[in-house]
Amino acid sequence: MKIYDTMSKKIVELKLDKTVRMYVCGITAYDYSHIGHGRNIVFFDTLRRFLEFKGHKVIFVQNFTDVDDKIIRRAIELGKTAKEVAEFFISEFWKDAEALNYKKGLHPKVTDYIPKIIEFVKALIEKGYAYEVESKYGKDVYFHVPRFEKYGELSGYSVEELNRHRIEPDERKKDVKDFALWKSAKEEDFKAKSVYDSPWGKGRPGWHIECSVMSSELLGVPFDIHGGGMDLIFPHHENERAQSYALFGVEPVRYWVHNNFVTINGEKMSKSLGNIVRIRDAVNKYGGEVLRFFLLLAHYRSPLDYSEKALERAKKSYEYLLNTLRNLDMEIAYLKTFGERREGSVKSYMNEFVNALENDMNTPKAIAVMHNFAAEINKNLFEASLEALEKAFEELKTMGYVFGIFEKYTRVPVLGEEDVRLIKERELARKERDFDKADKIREKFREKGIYLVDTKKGTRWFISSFS
Ligand SMILES: Nc1ncnc2c1ncn2[C@@H]1O[C@H](COP(=O)(O)OP(=O)(O)OP(=O)(O)O)[C@@H](O)[C@H]1O
Ligand SMILES: [Zn+2]
Repeated sequence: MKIYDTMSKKIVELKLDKTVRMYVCGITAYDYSHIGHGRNIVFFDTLRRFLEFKGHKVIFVQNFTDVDDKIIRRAIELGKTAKEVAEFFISEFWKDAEALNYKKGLHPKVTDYIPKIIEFVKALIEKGYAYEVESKYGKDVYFHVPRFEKYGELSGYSVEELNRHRIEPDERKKDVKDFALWKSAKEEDFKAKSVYDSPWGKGRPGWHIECSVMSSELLGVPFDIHGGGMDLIFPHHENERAQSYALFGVEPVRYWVHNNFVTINGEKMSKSLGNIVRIRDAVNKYGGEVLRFFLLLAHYRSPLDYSEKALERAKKSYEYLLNTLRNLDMEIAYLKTFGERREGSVKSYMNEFVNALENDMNTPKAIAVMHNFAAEINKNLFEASLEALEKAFEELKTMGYVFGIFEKYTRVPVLGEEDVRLIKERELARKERDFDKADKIREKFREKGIYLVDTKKGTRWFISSFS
């Protein structure tokens, strides 16, 4: 399988063992998640599902950042502690993630890793990669960027460009590029109870160090895939790589994978721009699976523009596939119930589907393949053999599994003798234009949650819990 690796800046062949170790940067828990976050979790969840489909065992880690300036600010606004704010938004995150059929993995929080973070920072000081500076309530610790020669390789920035990115201007730093590993406590941190004891006095970890610590603790170094939104390439991932490389002396990540943004009228959807649509609002309006399907309609490295129109289109496309799955299932149940034999076949599209995803996770192409497959199924529905239909059902369901859709689908039941008798009786009644009787029989089925459908090839049925 091939994927675009941000470090080598080209599409590369993924070389993976049976077990794949994967880390994706998660949300900072200070607000409800928006559709941009949704794209991030849906894309990496789909990559994980595809690897599992290919037979890998995936150890999937996505963290929660629960120590951060933005959380502290929010906590003070609300008169709460940072922990209370983070816990609230993490539990809200799970509601959204579940609606999007996001598979759980390991989900560490920074606050559970403070002692490990302290150890990591101490080791970087001992190795000469980091230094302490005095501050009001203790000491700050900075990573000294010029000490790490490979800095800039991930983002591809030159030293001049890096020097222009003065992310944390501070005259106590030895170099403008140096970034904080440990921040001594400030008034607000005390207020929000976001302070921890350390060899440098009371303080809290910087943002980048947390991911180096949680990924190496849970996956070891090096691990296979590191994901995140493309806004994280610099400085977050550049710094994370520097920290881990400095400590472990090896390239810590084999493949760096970054998703592009959800945009709205061409602009990044983000809280700071005030143009967000919350996941739950779109879920309430269109359903979780439709939103998930929409998020996979564009290639992950291209922007995806959100609009109501685009969501409506996604809904139609999704429903066509779902209806096809149901048509297949109804026909299978019919053939099994009535024992009818046929010889026809249905062409397989599985190889084309897999090829599309093996080629840098080309989800729009894979969706086009699913549509061609659906057309083939619908064309052959009344001629294909039971075996052919069952195989097609399995294939379409498997494609759905990789995309994280059709998860709540319930199979159409095979009916017993008494039901068969009633269906035949109703067909006869219809022929004799005794619609009253036909309707009564239909009603009997409906009471059991079975909905009869009259097709040109006779009666079929589905169940009410169909979704
Ligand atoms: N509009 C977007 N489209 C795609 N991915 C996004 C978008 N916004 C954020 N992400 C990704 O979601 C993940 C979690 O982001 P994080 O919680 O840091 O967001 P944030 O920076 O607080 O959000 P915002 O940009 O709205 O302020 C990151 O990997 C980030 O790159
Ligand atoms: Zn991270």
